[in-house]
Amino acid sequence: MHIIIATPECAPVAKAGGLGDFAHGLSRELALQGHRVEIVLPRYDSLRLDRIDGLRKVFADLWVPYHDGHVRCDVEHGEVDGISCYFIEPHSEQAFFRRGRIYGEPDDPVRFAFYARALLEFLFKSGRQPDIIHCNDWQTGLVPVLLYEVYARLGMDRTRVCFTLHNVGYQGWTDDQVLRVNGLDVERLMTADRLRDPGNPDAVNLLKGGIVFSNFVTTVSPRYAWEVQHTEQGYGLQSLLLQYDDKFGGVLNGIDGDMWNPQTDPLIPAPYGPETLERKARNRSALRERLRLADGPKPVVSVVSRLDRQKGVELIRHGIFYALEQGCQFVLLGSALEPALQAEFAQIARELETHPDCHLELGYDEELAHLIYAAADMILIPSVYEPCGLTQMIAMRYGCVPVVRRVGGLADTVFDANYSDRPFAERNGYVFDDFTPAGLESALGRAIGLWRRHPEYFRQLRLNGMRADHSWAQPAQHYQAIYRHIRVQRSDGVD
Ligand SMILES: Nc1ncnc2c1ncn2[C@@H]1O[C@H](COP(=O)(O)OP(=O)(O)O[C@H]2O[C@H](CO)[C@@H](O)[C@H](O)[C@H]2O)[C@@H](O)[C@H]1O
Repeated sequence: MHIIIATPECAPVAKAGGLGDFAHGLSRELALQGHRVEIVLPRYDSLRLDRIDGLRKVFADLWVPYHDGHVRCDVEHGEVDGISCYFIEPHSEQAFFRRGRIYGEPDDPVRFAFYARALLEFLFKSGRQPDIIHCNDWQTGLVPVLLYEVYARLGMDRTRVCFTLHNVGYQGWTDDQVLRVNGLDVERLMTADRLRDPGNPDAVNLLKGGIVFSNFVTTVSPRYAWEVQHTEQGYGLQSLLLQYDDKFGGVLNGIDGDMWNPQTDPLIPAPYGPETLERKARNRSALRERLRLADGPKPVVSVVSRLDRQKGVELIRHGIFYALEQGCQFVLLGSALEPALQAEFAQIARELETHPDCHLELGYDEELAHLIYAAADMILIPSVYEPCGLTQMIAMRYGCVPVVRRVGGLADTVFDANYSDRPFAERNGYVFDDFTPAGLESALGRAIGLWRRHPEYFRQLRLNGMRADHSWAQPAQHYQAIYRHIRVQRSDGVD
């Protein structure tokens, strides 16, 4: 099959969080399983050019219809870990993708709506008629709308769209001007059954457009699929998602086994595996040295996260002080978009600056993230909601035990050491329910207690996590089944 991945992120060249890992991991696995896969991204000025092979301009003067005229774009091509990637660069006054960062600009909906339009114009003008466009999150919400409303009539009528929701908390709300400037019929589309936001009749909801116009919609874990249909985690889209139940389902994400492999990871000083777990201690020493933490027999509790309300920042804050009180070390690597959260954590970092057992690193740092997974004994993930969550899966691969709140994909992947009904070999962490300090302490306290009093049992939990299969092989099969289900059959029978 010919599959286009439409995504605002792809690790490691343009990554703000888990969506970057998803696009990279799924694309690589689909290509390995024999498909023609192409990723199309905006050409951000913040792209990590050092991770792209053979970058060159392949399409000059792509004139993309916009407002009453056109925006001239260039398209570059390069390979990222062997995956074929196209990067679209508009030359316009707004400098849509020359902002020094991927997200967080006041005109984000306008920037990404243009990306959707430019992507389709590129496919059309370059003569591509893929079997599937796999879209991701609100940034690509206009892709299926434009395909159906504009490009199908121009002949792109055999392409089908699979749309994955990575976070229903962000829906791309904006005004109807965004439809007009991208050549769409406002009267026709601003209706309750199409793109009008259910909560605000004046707003366009780009994510809703993606859901309504796609042939199939997935989200990134079965538990989150249920939550967005039946709880306030649907952020106003519950009834829409129930209405489209027959084209909706959850597919648990994988993680890339090459990028996240403690046995071969070039970013950690002492690679190790289940048979050489004792070498983890060398990574712990390296982390302590790098962050100027004291040496000694204390467990390292960690957080690697975007600092966002979704991630349970109040409980992360509580976790820092609780872990220190319990005689642990605490390391946080956190990136915040919201200025208030950035300021709040910067303040805590200042308070604890000279503490020998604590370090808060604010910002995004790929290499430090790898070292933390390799060094830490526990990772804390007290999310308010979590569509899938990759950090618990990565941590487990590195023998770091997750302590998580039982929501979304965390509930589907972490099984409590004491209370799970699974066989012992499948228990791999600690789980709590209540979004309260007491809830968090009930799980983190048990984890610390086990580390201290029953190290052999704690080691077994680490091994259980390391041996679990979280590869992309199965999820990619699942997506292929969805693609086959929605695609237009070819008369020559070639898959
Ligand atoms: N400060 C920092 N520095 C370096 N690396 C950092 C970092 N903060 C986070 N990361 C890395 O970014 C990734 C984050 O994964 P998450 O599952 O937490 O994704 P996120 O919530 O962004 O994405 C959404 O999409 C993903 C993919 O579908 C879902 O798993 C998730 O639930 C949903 O919220 C991990 O690879 C982590 O190591």
